[in-house]
Amino acid sequence: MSAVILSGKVYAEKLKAEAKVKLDALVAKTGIKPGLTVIIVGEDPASQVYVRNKHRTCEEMGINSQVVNLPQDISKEELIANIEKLNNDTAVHGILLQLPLPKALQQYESEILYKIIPEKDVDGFHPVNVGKLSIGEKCMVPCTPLGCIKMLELAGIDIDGKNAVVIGRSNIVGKPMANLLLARNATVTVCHSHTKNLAQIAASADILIAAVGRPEFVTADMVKEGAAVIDVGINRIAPKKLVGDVDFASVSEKAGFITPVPGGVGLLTIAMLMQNTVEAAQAQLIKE
Ligand SMILES: Nc1nc(=O)c2c([nH]1)NC[C@@H]1CN(c3ccc(C(=O)N[C@@H](CCC(=O)O)C(=O)O)cc3)C=[N+]21
Repeated sequence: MSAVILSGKVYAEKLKAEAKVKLDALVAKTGIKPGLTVIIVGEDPASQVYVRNKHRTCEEMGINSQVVNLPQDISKEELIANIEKLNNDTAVHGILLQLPLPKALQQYESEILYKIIPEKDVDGFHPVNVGKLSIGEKCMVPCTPLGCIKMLELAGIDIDGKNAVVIGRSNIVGKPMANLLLARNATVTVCHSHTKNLAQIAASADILIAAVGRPEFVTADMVKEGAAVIDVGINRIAPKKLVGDVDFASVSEKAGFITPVPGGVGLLTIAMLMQNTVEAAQAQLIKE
C-alpha cells in the first residue's frame, strides 16, 4: 500500500483563502487593516528564511507586516522595551518573537515571551492562552499544532475516538497538540525521551504526530498499517537537504496518509499565523 500524500501547499492555500474572507469583512467593517509585527533578534539564517516567508504571505493577503530586526547583543531589558512599545501600538494586532533567541538571551526566553500581551500573542505561548487551551476555552492556539489539526480535518480524517500518539512534549508543539487532539475526543498518548516501548506505542496510533526534532526518527516498524502520519520535523541535514522526523521512504509504503517535508506542516504554520492575526485584530477592533 502507498500512502496518500497530504499537500501542505494545497491546504495552506485553502486556509489562507478562509482567512482572507474574514480579513476582507473586517476591513470593510472597520476600515482598518490587521497588523502583524515579527521581532527577530540576530542573524540566524533559518529564522531569516521563515520570517521572510511570513512577511511575503502577509503582503499577499493584505495584512500590514512589519519586521523588527534587533541586534544579536541586545539586552533583555531593551528587547522587553521593544515588546512593550508594540503592546501599546494600536496599529499592531499580532506580535511574534521569532525563536530561537541568541544564546545569551535563552535563559530569559519565557520571561521575555510572556511580556507579549495575550490578546496580541499570535503564537499562543502566553500562560493565559496555554491555560485556556487546556481547559477548552477560546484562545490563541499555537500555529503548528493548529495547522496539524486543520490538515487532518481538511483531509477528512476523523479524530473522534481514535488513538492519537504524539512523539515530543515541547511547549510549542507536543503539549498543545495533545490538548487539541483531546478536545476532539481522541485517546491521546504523549511519548518522549524517557518513554519505554516507544516503537510499540507509536505502532498503536491511528494518528501519529512526529515532533521529536530528530531526523527520520520514525521508521516503518513504528507505524500501523493505514495510519495518518503527520511530520512536524524540520531538520537540515545538509545545506540544501531538509528532512522531517519521519523516514518518508519507508513510512509512506505503510501509512494511509503522510505529510511531506518540505511542503507539509510548515506551510500550514504560516497559514494559521495569518488566521490568528486576523482573529486577534477582529477581537481588538470589534468589541461586543
Ligand atoms: N515564535 C516562533 N513562532 C513560530 O511559529 C516559529 C518560530 N518562532 N521559530 C521557528 C519555527 C519554525 N517555523 C516554520 C515556519 C514555516 C516553515 C515553512 O514555510 N516551511 C516550508 C519551507 C521550508 C524551507 O525551505 O526551509 C516547507 O516546509 O515547505 C517552516 C517552519 C515557525 N516557527
